[in-house]
Amino acid sequence: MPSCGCHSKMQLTGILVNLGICFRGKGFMVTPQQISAGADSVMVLSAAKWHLLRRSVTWGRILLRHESIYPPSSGFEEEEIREKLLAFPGGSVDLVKQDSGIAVLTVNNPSRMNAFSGSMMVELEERVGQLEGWMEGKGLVVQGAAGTFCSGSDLNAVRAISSPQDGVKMCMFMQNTLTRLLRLPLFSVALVEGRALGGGAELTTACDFRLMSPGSVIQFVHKHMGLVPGWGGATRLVGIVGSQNALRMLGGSLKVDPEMGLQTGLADGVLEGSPAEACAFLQAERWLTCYTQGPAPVIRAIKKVVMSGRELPLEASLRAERDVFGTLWGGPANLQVLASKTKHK
Ligand SMILES: CCCC(=O)SCCNC(=O)CCNC(=O)[C@H](O)C(C)(C)COP(=O)(O)OP(=O)(O)OC[C@H]1O[C@@H](n2cnc3c(N)ncnc32)[C@H](O)[C@@H]1OP(=O)(O)O
Repeated sequence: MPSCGCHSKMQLTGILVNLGICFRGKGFMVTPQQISAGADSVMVLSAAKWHLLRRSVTWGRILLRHESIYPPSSGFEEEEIREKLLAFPGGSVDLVKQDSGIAVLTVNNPSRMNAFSGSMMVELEERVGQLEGWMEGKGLVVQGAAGTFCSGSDLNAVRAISSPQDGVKMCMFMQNTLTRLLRLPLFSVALVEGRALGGGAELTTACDFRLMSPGSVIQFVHKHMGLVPGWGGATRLVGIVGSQNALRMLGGSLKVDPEMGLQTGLADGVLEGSPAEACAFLQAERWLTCYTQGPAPVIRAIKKVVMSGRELPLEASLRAERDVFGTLWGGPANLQVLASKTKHK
């Protein structure tokens, strides 16, 4: 999906498109490109759909408040930082959407151990936008190219963007992108082979799950760089492993191997033996399939209600859960099961 340069419009559109609704209204407009990105979900609104829309907008509004971490009114000029980042090219972030409903996002800059150049940060944001408009999606594997995950920011770009103001803008850009990545209505897993360092470690926390291959390491090296995480990684890490473990991992710049990953809850699984890349990927994909089997609307709804529970205050989360529930009750998947004699043995 091309960037329209206005975060809040695009994100609201993303939410509505995710919910299967496209419309024009005061204050926001769906562009033809965005409509074509979600073309299969464009529909003429019947009375029932308007009812659904009203409920969905309530849910969307709640999430929207959280989704745009730094709205334009906060002084964050996304276009300005995008321009600056594009001045540091190299590598790519590649996306393959598979028919299975599982997409693969590859951080691809092997000559620099998959470090994020400026243009890769911009590409990551664009890929997340494409995933937001993918209605068939159920799962996502995030991996690094050539057998290692990601060594964080490209140090050449870091040196060049050394003013605190520009550093903070880059950090806001990445926080927005990684928050949107984590909020995708897909079950996501970081496949960690080799090293996930600095911003690479932060990227792993923007997935729902982390799978580590034997010999791999997740390390928040920020302290050694005279930094703290800035891409939202500290905030998410506390949620994943708790503040005690986060203090240890950040304060000691611990090399978290698969064993420690499992002990602390940072890793959700360890892959078996063979270091062959294809094999690790297949293992991760198989692991994810346990959660992505079933109709896309149901899988996506599960992620949405968990996301609401994680991010919203109790009453708002309960309302969000009700709204998402309403999109499934009496729907095709529900009716199909009710028509058969179901036993959960
Ligand atoms: C808020 C975000 C904070 C951040 O992410 S700050 C960045 C944190 N990351 C780092 O400091 C990683 C620094 N790199 C390393 O420690 C090591 O290169 C690493 C990843 C352990 C790999 O070590 P080795 O296996 O010995 O390989 P190597 O050092 O020869 O690296 C191969 C080539 O990759 C390059 N590289 C690795 N990490 C990079 C980075 N982050 N930015 C730019 N270039 C990077 C490295 O310079 C080397 O290039 P060359 O072959 O010398 O041209």
